[in-house]
Amino acid sequence: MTSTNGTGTHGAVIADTAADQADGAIVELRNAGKSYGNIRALHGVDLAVYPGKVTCVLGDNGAGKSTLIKIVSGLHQHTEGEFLVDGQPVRFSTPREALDKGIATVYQDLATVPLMPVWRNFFLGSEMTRGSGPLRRLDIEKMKKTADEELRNMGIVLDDLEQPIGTLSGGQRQCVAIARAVYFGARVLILDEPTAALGVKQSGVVLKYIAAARDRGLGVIFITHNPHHAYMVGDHFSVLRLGTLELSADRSEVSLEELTNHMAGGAELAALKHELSQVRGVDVEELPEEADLTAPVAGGGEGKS
Ligand SMILES: Nc1ncnc2c1ncn2[C@@H]1O[C@H](COP(=O)(O)OP(=O)(O)OP(=O)(O)O)[C@@H](O)[C@H]1O
Repeated sequence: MTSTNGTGTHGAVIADTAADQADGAIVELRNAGKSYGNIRALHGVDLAVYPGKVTCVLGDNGAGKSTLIKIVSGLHQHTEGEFLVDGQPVRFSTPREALDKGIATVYQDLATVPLMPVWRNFFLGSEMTRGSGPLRRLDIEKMKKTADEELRNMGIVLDDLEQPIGTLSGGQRQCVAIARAVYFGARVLILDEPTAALGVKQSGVVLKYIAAARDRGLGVIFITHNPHHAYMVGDHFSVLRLGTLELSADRSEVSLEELTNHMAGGAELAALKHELSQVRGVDVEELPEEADLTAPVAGGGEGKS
């Protein structure tokens, strides 16, 4: 995770610049932060999203995950540091501007109309039409065919695209939303806790389509509380705590166990274990050992300046 566009030397040939960008991050935060009035929700965060890679952002409640994705998705503006897209500093005023740069966000409470068919939801707000002027009408057949093809391309097979989207499982709806973002040209896909409300099997299905989006060359930002889910698909892991990066490590630099320890809060959980051991009727043996929790983690400072 490094800065992307070489030395910044003037006069570089265009082909070199293009190659640099192709190899570089689509989205990058450098020492970025955000304050809401007096509240500093995010501070000193470095993050890079590469095509064909999954960047996982983990953190407990209040860690700053939502604030981070709101900056990247155009809902809020950063108040510190830099935000770059394709190596150029940006400051989005609306989510539409982020979308125009190919940054699409799939929120947990998916913006779908439950009683409308799957294919209709797939094109919601961007309907295909035929004819022009007063003869212009929805091209229903084309929308059905395209939705079917696109879902199949992602490996999503639904029995009937006429069924109301509300009848699909939560996992299936997440998958439709991912396929939809891919079809509408997303280059970066932000997934806001897509597995949070799902059981084991459905989470597995969603993880499969996160991998499918990655394999189609998208850069994915996967927000989650769950280190196990993150580790199944992640190429890079950024753990936030109280608004700052507590870990930024590539997959080769961190094990699942270490990632879990970071999420568990290491020393904090060890202290809690000690406290709980004083309480009658609480079995602290079920909690991990203190030594496991405080094990040093490779790459903990990576990405920080
Ligand atoms: N609009 C806001 N105004 C003031 N403070 C805010 C606002 N949004 C977030 N915060 C504060 O910023 C900090 C980070 O919040 P954020 O919602 O980004 O965390 P999170 O990691 O997404 O948490 P959760 O998983 O609970 O959604 C918190 O202390 C929160 O209270």
